[in-house]
Amino acid sequence: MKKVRIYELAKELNLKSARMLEILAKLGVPGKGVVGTIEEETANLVKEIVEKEKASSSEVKKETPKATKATPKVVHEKEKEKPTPAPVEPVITVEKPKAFVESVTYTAFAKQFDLKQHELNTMMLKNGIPVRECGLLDPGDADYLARILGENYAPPSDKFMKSFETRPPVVTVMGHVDHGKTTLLDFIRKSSVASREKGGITQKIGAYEVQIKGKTIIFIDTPGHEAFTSMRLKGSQVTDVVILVVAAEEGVKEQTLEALDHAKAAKVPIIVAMNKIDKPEANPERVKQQLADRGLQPDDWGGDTVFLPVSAKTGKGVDELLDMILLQAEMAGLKTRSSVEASGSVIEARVDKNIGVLTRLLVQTGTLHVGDDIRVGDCVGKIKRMTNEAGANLREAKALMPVEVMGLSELPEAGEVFHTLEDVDSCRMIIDEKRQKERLAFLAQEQRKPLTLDDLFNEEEALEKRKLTLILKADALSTLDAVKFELKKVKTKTVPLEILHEGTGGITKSDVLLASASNAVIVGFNVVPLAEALKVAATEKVQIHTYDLIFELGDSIDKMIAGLIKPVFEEIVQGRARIKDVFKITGVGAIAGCLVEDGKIIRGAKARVVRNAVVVYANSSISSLKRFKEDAKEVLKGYECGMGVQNFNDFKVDDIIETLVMEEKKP
Ligand SMILES: Nc1nc2c(ncn2[C@@H]2O[C@H](COP(=O)(O)OP(=O)(O)OP(=O)(O)O)[C@@H](O)[C@H]2O)c(=O)[nH]1
Repeated sequence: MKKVRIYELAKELNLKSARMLEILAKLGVPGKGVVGTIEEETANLVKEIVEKEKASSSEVKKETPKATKATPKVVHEKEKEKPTPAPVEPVITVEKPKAFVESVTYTAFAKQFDLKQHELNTMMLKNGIPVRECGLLDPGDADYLARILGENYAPPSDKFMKSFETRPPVVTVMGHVDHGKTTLLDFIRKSSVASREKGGITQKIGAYEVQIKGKTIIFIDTPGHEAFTSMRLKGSQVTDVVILVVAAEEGVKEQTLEALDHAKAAKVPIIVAMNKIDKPEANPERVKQQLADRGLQPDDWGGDTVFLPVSAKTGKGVDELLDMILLQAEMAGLKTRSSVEASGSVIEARVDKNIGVLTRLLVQTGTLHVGDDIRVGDCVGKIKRMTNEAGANLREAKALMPVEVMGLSELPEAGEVFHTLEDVDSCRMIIDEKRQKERLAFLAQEQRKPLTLDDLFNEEEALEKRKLTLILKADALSTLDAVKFELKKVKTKTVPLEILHEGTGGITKSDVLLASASNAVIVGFNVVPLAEALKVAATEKVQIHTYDLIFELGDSIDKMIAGLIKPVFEEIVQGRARIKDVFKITGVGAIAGCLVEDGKIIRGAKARVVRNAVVVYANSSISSLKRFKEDAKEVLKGYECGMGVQNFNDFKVDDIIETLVMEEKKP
């Protein structure tokens, strides 16, 4: 059946995107973005509804007061019980909207609507609601946010709505290495009227404005999905649209899929730019197929995602790409307010030897002035100087301007939220108190506990509300398939399983960041975490479970979900040694000359061999251990040793030998 693009239909019917989506939701087609398509039949239904609405509104205007009889009768909840005669006129049941009667704290609001703090920050800042010093939402702002969440709360007044203005979209470009992100950003920047007028960009400030056909787009110049998710994790995610660049001649690669999963996890709409279309071997249809296989359906195939062929080199298709970004922004009805308190997000920060800390901010609500006191995380400062992307001094910056400010004494992190301060002294006191509390909490070992497998299986409430979100990593695609097959067999009536991301290779920092931002558990199969990933996992308290045997994985998740067993023991890496040299000894086999990089190696310990974060030999043990020529019982970090691994001779320089112990888990 013929498909109709939603935005084209909205344009044809002169409908606002929100209204269009409302009608679709009522027709039982919820969750569609405006760039998606619908069946022709549904489109005809929408047309009928809109025509009827138009007709009835013009009739109402014409009608005399007597004629109001024909207006649908509104029955409030309380009256519903009363027996009513058969209706002769349409009856609509309307539940009275709820309303906040007084201000509500961010924490209480987040709890009420089951949001995490970073989700609330993102939502507020993207919708023109300032993050404020007092940590309170005005009743009107709270009603407004609740309505955005789809709840039946009081509609905003005309006066409230008049304080909003249209804001530009914020775009992040992501994709596999060398697929053309930088070239695309450079092309767009060069073709921008704003840049030409300013005589070129003199500095990169992490985000920049581009003027296209009299409209503005903000591009975030810190591509990379790690940076993207890290922002989200720290406090707020500013991106409205992700451009996923895929080189059309090479097709989808590992980092394309990573970027895709990071964007999906953040629930940010994606436009696919199929780049390098000027190359004769470019095959855009294959890109569509590859991404469709991962759940990103092209709109011309009936899906929700726009795929555009472009060449960042020749500029072909770039105009269409920019048009599509603007169209999406228009349909999403992006808004902010410059009349409220200034707040926004840190894009990045650096230290200049002579000037001190330079912080790149995106003002998302209100107007920021030189001289304003601001708080970013636990850092307070006065804005001494503010510049735009061309290095020009500014006195003030309205939402949504990217600026660089001078005046903070500590280096904030990307994604941290900033807001202006009325009372610097009491804010400093609050921060001191908070730090003191944190210190005490740390001493009492009562730090925030992340969601662990145990939490999931032990807490009844968690069982009811949560799903088990997994990131799967394996040594090969075939293993990954086997793991997924095993997981499918797991009956998950109480805790549904969701695979947020899957891939081959070792567990990386990017996997850990994604897991942390999405409360996911990482499951590695025949792979181990890279050292950097382990560090982040420790600070972010992300659970990583590695398995060697497929049945172990299925079995443990299965039983844990069923609540039959609780894991009592877990495998802990006790020592890690890097192979520096390999010696072949006749009659003995291969001996690995190693440096112990972490922990200690004990003779007889359970061991595995890891190459580029992939387990190449598992379930073995340390068969011999020597310091110089002497047998040793154990060798500590920083010392060299020679060792043998039971039934394994194929050592390579730079392999890692890990020894493992089973440790009892504390309840
Ligand atoms: N023929 C052709 N070459 C392109 C196109 N876009 C980028 N390239 C080339 O592809 C190579 C990689 O482009 P980059 O823009 O550096 O890719 P990137 O994705 O930013 O790479 P990283 O920053 O390393 O992740 C460069 O040699 C570009 O000149 C294109 O549309 N057509």
